Amino acid sequence: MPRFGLLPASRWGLRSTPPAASVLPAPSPEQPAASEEDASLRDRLRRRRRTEWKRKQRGQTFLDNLIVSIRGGSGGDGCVAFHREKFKPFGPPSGGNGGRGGDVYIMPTPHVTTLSAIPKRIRGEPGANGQGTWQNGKNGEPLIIRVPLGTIVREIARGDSRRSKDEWEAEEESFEGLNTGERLEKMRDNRWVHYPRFGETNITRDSFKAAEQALYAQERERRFARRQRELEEPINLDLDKEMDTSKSVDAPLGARHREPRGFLVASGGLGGLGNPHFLSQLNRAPKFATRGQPGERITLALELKILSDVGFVGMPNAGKSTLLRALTGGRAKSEVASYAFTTLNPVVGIVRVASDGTFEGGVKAGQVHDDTIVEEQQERERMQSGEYANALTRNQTAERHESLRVDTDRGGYHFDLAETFRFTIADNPGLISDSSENVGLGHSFLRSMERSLALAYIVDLSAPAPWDELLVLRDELEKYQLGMSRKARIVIANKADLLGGDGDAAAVADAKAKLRRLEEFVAAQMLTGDGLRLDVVPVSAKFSQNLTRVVGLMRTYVQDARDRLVEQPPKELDVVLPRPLLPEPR
Ligand SMILES: Nc1nc2c(ncn2[C@@H]2O[C@H](COP(=O)(O)OP(=O)(O)OP(=O)(O)O)[C@@H](O)[C@H]2O)c(=O)[nH]1
Ligand SMILES: [Mg+2]
Repeated sequence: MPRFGLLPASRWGLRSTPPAASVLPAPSPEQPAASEEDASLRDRLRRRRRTEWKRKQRGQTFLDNLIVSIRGGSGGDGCVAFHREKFKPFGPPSGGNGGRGGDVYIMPTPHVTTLSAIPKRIRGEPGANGQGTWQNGKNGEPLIIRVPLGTIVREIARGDSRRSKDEWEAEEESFEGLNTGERLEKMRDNRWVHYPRFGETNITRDSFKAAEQALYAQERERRFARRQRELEEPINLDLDKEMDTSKSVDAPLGARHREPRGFLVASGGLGGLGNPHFLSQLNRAPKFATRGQPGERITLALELKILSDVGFVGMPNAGKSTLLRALTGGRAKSEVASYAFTTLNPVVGIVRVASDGTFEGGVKAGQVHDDTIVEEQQERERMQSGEYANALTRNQTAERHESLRVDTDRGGYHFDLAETFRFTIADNPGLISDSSENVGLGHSFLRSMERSLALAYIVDLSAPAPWDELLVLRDELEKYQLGMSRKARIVIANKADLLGGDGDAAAVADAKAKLRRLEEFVAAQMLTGDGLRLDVVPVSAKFSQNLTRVVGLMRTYVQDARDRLVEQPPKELDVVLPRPLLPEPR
């Protein structure tokens, strides 16, 4: 009899009958289970579920925010030992000191682009314990947390529920429910190492009591200094620039070159002192040593401001992701599908421009950027039909066809030579009306656009009234941050290929009239920060039409903005200074 026989099967999550209306057709033994269509349907449903989940998070879980709790390494314990040697019956105390715990640093680097690889809890390496014959323990190695350029690091203040406990609070918590005597005993255990069987007698001796008093006094001082530092100069770093790794030109000849470690965020605990430290005229054989101190504990909020030059703003399904893929020659992998909220996180891509205005990927004739699911399907079919089996390698192609050796339609390698300018563009999730009230995916992702040099509106020209979209987008930008819409420089009217019907004169005239109406609307209602008109460019992202013009315009915006930045550098948000080490106990 099954163990759960007495309970209804549903109690155990089992169903005696299949659910009445299942979304997917149940595979029957006669039918082959996973046909191609089933697989694609399942794939589609999986994607949709993921979107729904993200939507329900109400914009709270973009991967540009992270809270990490960091501990410096704890110090190693001091050692209690006495020197032993033949014919020397009472050797001197010889316990080594413990090693210092490893410090934790934070360093901006261009080699990382997201915060996804950073663990939520970070521990510095502990120092090793001291040993007999005056052997000191090894110091813990420093730990460097590498974060992308454009990360803002803030210390979470006391009283915030997201902050984890500091070392003293954690100790206090472990004493819960103990009376005063037990507390004192536990505190001593955490701080002292005794020679075997001398624990009881040590604590009655005056020399130990004096040492204990001194230790607590040091600890109070350290704790005070730490709280003061938290109040007066909380960690607040704006890591925009890569760290300078070169040696100063003024460095004296032969000076050691130290690898930069970044900014100190949590220092490791000091190592414990060995018993020779407590040697005095009154106590010739100290039988105690101190344990290592715990490392500093700190909670940091990391926030990534993606530093893209141009940010896309548009309604869901306007074709932002398709445009990103088209402008980067398919290198930026942003998902494209025909339902709203396909893109859940901002995605950044690089546009590489040659001297003649062409851009990498744009010169590939006949390339279609379709829905990613369709492209995957086509790829799978090509693979299964064996089309790739006899494909020539790049070198073979170049050898056989002399003319292909300097081809311009192959991205990457050749563009390394041709490229004269590059800028980054960011694809964003869709904005809809009332995003500011957290409808849809909310608008919190716009934080990563705060610093972009220009914004581009993407609208769907095939929609009945694309001009209405523009007003909504502008309002949402303003609701996010007053004056943000002044950064917009261009209106990209996408999906122009859908207009014009079969090319008959009337349909083409209609399409032209619609475009003209959009242009008139933009001229009348939308101005840039400098009081200029926004450019309006009809394009087809899917078929890469008219994109060279878009790239040319974007290039001028970026260049203008960069020149302006050089003329008037922005005010530094925060003073970025490495934090000094905590004072050493005397
Ligand atoms: N005909 C045509 N279809 C396009 C064009 N650009 C995009 N599409 C289609 O429009 C649909 C939506 O495209 P996406 O790029 O996913 O749109 P999006 O703005 O990124 O949408 P979200 O990520 O949901 O905000 C897809 O089915 C695309 O194939 C275009 O220029 N012409
Ligand atoms: Mg998208």
